[in-house]
Amino acid sequence: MSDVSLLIVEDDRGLAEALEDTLLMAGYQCLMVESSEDAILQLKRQRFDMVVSDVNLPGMDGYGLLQHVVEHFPELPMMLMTAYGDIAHAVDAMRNGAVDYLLKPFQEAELLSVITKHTSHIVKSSVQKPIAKDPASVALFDLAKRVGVTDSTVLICGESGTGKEVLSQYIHAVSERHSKPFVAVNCAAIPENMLEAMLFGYEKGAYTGAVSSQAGKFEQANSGTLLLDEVTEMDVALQAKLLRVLQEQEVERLGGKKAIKLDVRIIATTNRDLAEYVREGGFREDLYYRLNVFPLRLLPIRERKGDIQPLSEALLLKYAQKMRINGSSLTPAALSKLEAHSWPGNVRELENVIQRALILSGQGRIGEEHILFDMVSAPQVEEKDDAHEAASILGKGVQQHEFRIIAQALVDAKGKRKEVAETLGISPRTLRYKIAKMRECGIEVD
Ligand SMILES: Nc1ncnc2c1ncn2[C@@H]1O[C@H](COP(=O)(O)OP(=O)(O)OP(=O)(O)O)[C@@H](O)[C@H]1O
Repeated sequence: MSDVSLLIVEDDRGLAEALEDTLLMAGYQCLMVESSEDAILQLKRQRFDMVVSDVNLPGMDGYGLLQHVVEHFPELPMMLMTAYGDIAHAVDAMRNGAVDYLLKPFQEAELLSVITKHTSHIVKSSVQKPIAKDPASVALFDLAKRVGVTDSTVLICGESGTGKEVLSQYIHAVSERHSKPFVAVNCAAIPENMLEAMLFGYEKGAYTGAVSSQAGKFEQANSGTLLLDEVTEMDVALQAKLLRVLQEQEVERLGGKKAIKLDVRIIATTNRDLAEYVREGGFREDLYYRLNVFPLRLLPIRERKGDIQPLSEALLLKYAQKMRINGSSLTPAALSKLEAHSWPGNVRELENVIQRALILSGQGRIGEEHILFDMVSAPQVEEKDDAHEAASILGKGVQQHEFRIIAQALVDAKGKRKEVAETLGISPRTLRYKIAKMRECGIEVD
């Protein structure tokens, strides 16, 4: 996802939704508003890279907004969308400072091409800055920056969801290879018998099903960076082959005869204690030393609590924009609840909790009651000696889990209850009952 953010002003909901889908698919972040007045409010609140506005709007029209932007945000490119036949006005708008215009109806490709034209410089120069506020994270990213500019192999260790891929991308982005490919392979997600072909490529006929030749990930990453995510999850035989490729810096496709020279920077990640895993015999020691040139360790977020607030706020903003919720905030009680949690799933879990909270609150203000954690972190039943209390806690945990599933299903189905009932395999009547229960518990269901 690029971090180019667009402000789209369109009062026709159908068109606004279509525009948003197109732009999100193309990787833009966008905030949709329906009037110039709302656009002006948002411009005060946050930074955008481009404004795309309809001309005919209720209240102040697109020309009025253009005037405002030219006056207050002279650096901000703004484009107008005008009705077919309105060309004279469009030309006028250009004279008054619009960078471009589109005549409706237009094709997706035209829209994307104009936006790219005015924002591509931002894409190229942007290094998505990971969030790091806790002193431990600041120090880690500082170190990552220093190792990033060298060509050293890096091994990143850290629990699941701590941001190992984010850190890898950062290392690539600050390196001299930043304009070259960054290719990631999740070694745990690919079936064992396919991983070898995927990494090294294959020639036509190398095995049944290889109907055409295919370059492997090493070749695809040539001159750039290859991320071997969860590198420990490949079998020992493949580890030996990987070691050979790394040592010789060349690769041979399966069924091929030609060695292909490689210039690839390797970043490997693991959520295991790798030294221990080597001792247990799960990972080759020689490969371990080859990868462990520069180790970086990402702490779990419970050990860098200073990141919780900025991460939560950034995630809140991200999902509020996606859900077209204007203005988002965390109450102090909600933040304390987030900071007190143990986060076994780390940032990925936090991301889920924030999305859920937004769904449950129905608007941007997140209170303590909207923060629901995953089941694994539900209160420890064993700690309670009173069996009745334990049962009640367990019951609450189950209920919370159920609420979460319903809330998520409602979002997935864009609020269509019939669809939700079908997906969950319950009757619409039961769903209505359960939603009423959620409301009783203070959960707002929009
Ligand atoms: N410092 C950060 N700033 C912003 N977002 C982050 C940061 N760290 C993690 N995230 C977000 O958290 C999620 C998990 O991060 P990532 O995939 O990098 O974790 P991981 O350690 O590679 O996980 P796994 O071990 O499960 O593969 C992603 O959506 C990522 O964007």
